[in-house]
Order: sequence, then C-alpha cells, then structure tokens
Amino acid sequence: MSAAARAEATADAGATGAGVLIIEGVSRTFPGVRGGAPTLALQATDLVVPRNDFVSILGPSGCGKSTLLRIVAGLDRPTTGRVTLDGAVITGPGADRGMVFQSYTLFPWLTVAQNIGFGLREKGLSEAERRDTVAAFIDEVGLRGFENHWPKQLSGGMQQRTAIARALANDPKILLLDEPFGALDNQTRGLMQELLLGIWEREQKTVIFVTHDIEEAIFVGARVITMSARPGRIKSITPVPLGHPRHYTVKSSPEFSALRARLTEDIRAEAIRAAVDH
Ligand SMILES: Nc1ncnc2c1ncn2[C@@H]1O[C@H](COP(=O)(O)OP(=O)(O)OP(=O)(O)O)[C@@H](O)[C@H]1O
Repeated sequence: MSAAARAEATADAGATGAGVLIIEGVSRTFPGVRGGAPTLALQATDLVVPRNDFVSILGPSGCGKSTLLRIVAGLDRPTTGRVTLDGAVITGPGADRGMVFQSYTLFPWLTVAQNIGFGLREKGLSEAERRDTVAAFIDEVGLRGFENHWPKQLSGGMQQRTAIARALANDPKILLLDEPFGALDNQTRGLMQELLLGIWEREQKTVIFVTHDIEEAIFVGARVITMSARPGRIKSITPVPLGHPRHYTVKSSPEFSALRARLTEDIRAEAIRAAVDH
C-alpha cells in the first residue's frame, strides 16, 4: 500500500477514533519441517478495518484465516508487511485487542467472575471498580447467577459467553474472534450470534470474526471478506446491506438468500481448489 493510499484509507476510516486497524502487505511463510519446503500460508494482504466495523472472514480450511488473525493479535509475526492499530505497529499481544478462540480457553482454576476480571487487576482498577465492571459484563452476556461457577460446570455456550465477557471487560479497541461458536450446537450457536450482534450494536466495537459458516458470516457482519484457497489472499469484500437491530428472522429474507447464494458460489469454488491441491 502506498503512503498516499494509506493516508486516504486512514482518513476514510476515521483516523481520530480508536480501533482503526490497517493491514499492509502482510504475508506469512512458515519454515519447512525437517528440510521440507516452506509453506506460504498467506499472500501479501492489504485491508483497512475502520473503527466500529464488523468484518467476517470466510474461507476454506487452511487458507490462512487464523494466521491473519493471530498476526493481528500479536501472537505471530508477519514475514512481510505490518499491522497498525490507531497508528501503532503491532509487535506482540496487548490489552487493546481482545481474543476469543473456538476451544474454551478459560482458566479452569478461576470462577466465572474471576475469569472475567482477570485482566482488570493489571489495569490498576480498585477492587470495587473491578467488581462493578465484572458485574456489568456478567449482565451483558446473561450469566447472572453463575458468577461463582467453575468453567467445568458450564455448558459450551456459557463458557463462550464468559470468554466474550472476559475479552470485553478489558475494553479493547478491537475484538478478534476465531471460530468462537464452531463447537456449539446449532441452536446455541444462533443464540450466541444474536448475543454478539446485540453487544456490537450497543458497544460499537471494531470486530474481526473468522468463521467457516456463510450464514453466520452474513448475519453478524457489516462486511464479509472471502479468502482464496492456500496460499490465502483476499478474494472478495462484500458489504452486508441488512439494517440494525438485526433480528434472526432476517435469515429468511430475499436479500439474505441472495447474499448467501453469491458467497456460497465463491466459497465453493475455493473449497474445490483447496481439495484438488491437497
Ligand atoms: N505454525 C505453523 N507451522 C507450519 N505451518 C503452519 C503453521 N500454522 C499454520 N500453518 C499452515 O498455514 C496454512 C494456513 O493455516 P491457518 O490455520 O491460518 O488456516 P485457516 O484458514 O485458519 O484454517 P482452518 O479454517 O482449518 O482453521 C495451513 O496450511 C497450515 O497448515
């Protein structure tokens, strides 16, 4: 991305606000194992995510979705390029980014409330402030009454509610979700999508949401990005012209069906390519 293009993109994205993410020329090559060939997991990728955007990333297995998200999270380093959040280059994990993964990553030795409040101690909040913040997020994700439960006493959906509350409690500029509902049954998954969407509508966070599920990507997203088969690159960016508040019944609307049909075609072509290449 040229300096002029970056300046324009940043201005469009509202550079004065918090939560503007700019991905510039980011690629990732993993070294070969035991003398094998290196793996180009992600081709040079440019993307501007304005503040309050909700970007869903869809793509066939192995196309580099998690790699891109991990680089944004600071859990992995790009081979080329850089990522900036509000102008600061990302070089490692930080409290300005909240992560939620598919597999439950709660601390099993801490209660729901302690898990949610985990990052707050480091922020220097008093005990009373921590208690109030935790209580507010317990309410936000509908876990009142479960504050003192241990993670193993919770259903999968409740564990993910706790993980989302923990990520939000730190007031991150951006929320990064990697297949957060992938292990849940369909009914719970639908409810969790509504929960997340409701939180976004109220809190107006910048969100990047990785999923395999086309319907989920459309329902929660303001834009859906599709990625090509490995080595991954952005193939298309589709705005989702569905209003807010977005009710689950929108999934049976003609606009939704048309988007689903278009994205299904896109992803199918890539899934076939991925299958042929392996
Ligand atoms: N640490 C690593 N070392 C070597 N190769 C890796 C590493 N991490 C990922 N890869 C490879 O990079 C490619 C992209 O992986 P990545 O996990 O980003 O894909 P993905 O799109 O998230 O896949 P999925 O949808 O299956 O989770 C894959 O071919 C994977 O095998």
